[in-house]
Amino acid sequence: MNYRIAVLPGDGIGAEVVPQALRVLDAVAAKAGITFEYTYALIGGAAIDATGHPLPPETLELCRNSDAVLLGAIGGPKWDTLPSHLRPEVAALLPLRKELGLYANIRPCHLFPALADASTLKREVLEGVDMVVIRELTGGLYFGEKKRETLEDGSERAVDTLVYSTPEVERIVRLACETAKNRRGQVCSVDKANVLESSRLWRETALKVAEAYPEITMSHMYVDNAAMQLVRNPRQFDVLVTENMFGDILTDQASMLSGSLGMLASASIGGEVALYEPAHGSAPDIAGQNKANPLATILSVAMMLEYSFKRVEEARAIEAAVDRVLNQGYRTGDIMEAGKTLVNTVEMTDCVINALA
Ligand SMILES: NC(=O)c1ccc[n+]([C@@H]2O[C@H](COP(=O)([O-])OP(=O)(O)OC[C@H]3O[C@@H](n4cnc5c(N)ncnc54)[C@H](O)[C@@H]3O)[C@@H](O)[C@H]2O)c1
Ligand SMILES: CC(C)[C@H](C(=O)O)[C@@H](O)C(=O)O
Ligand SMILES: [Mg+2]
Repeated sequence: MNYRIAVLPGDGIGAEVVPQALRVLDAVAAKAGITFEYTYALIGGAAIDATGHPLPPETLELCRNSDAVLLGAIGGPKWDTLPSHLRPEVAALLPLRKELGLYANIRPCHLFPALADASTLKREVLEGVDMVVIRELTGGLYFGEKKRETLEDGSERAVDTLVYSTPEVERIVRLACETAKNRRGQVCSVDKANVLESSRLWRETALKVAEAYPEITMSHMYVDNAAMQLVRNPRQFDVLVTENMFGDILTDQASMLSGSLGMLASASIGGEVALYEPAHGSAPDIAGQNKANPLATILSVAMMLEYSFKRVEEARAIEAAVDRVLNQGYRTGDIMEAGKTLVNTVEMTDCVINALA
């Protein structure tokens, strides 16, 4: 079997971690008798520099014609002052997700036991954390009408609009319920229904969707409380479903439950072709230094094997290899602790490939 993968390294550490994840895929392919065909394309700041556009039409076309897409990260200070319609985040990543119909972003937040002391949070709080955040990805504040205007007194006014429709909420909450069926059967829907009209619609819709899932226990939580509960008692969460921006913020926070943002993988699904990307960004503060943790991207290709190619055994093998390497004490800087062995991006990947063998 041959799978065609569109490879979009992007900017900063994106361009460092993506080639490492491909090395892991190649190691899996050799064992499983499958081949991967990689076609590289430009996106983000790298695409602006080369072509003047952050999402060149040929990149989108390639993604549409591939079996899966692997993205590193985009953006960085060099492109931050561009007008919105040219900025990598707004003009490349959001349209890519929208055009591919990727309405659901799945971010599994799992603590590898070896990392129970790697973050600033206490082991007693972290042990056993195993949740999935399902973030709505093509609606909400990111995609509502935006405007900027100058007022009579010369001051400026900016508007972002938070819009959700019933079908958009239904499909994401349904996905959360389906996901929970194969887990502990609990869905926590996070909103701000005490204030926002869009959240009232979200909650009403979630309640209706839940009626079709008698085996699922659905709870509802305000987002401010959820942010606190994630740190106070994260084990209470099984599947957490929420709107786009709440999900963006809560997943960076939740990543610390697994030790680091550099551990958080993701799959964006819903269309014909799915997109796999670490949850982190281009990390300009460590870019170009071979320091980035490649595990979020390596775990993202494991998700690709499972979701896009139904290669569950190979996906589990990558996760087991990561577990083994962490148990052996290898750490990139972001998860480093006293007494462990500090490795760089490439060395961490070498360790994973060795552990697969
Ligand atoms: N999906 C994406 O492409 C994506 C996601 C988030 C941010 N961004 C963009 O990335 C740029 C930088 O944003 P930011 O600094 O707010 O967020 P960031 O995620 O790039 O970095 C936040 C912090 O986490 C650290 N970090 C992130 N990934 C790491 C890894 N794999 N290993 C070790 N440490 C890691 C960074 O060094 C930094 O200190 C911005 O332009 C932002 O818009 C892109
Ligand atoms: C870069 C930005 C547009 C993006 C988002 O908010 O979706 C990022 O933070 C993420 O989490 O993938
Ligand atoms: Mg984010």
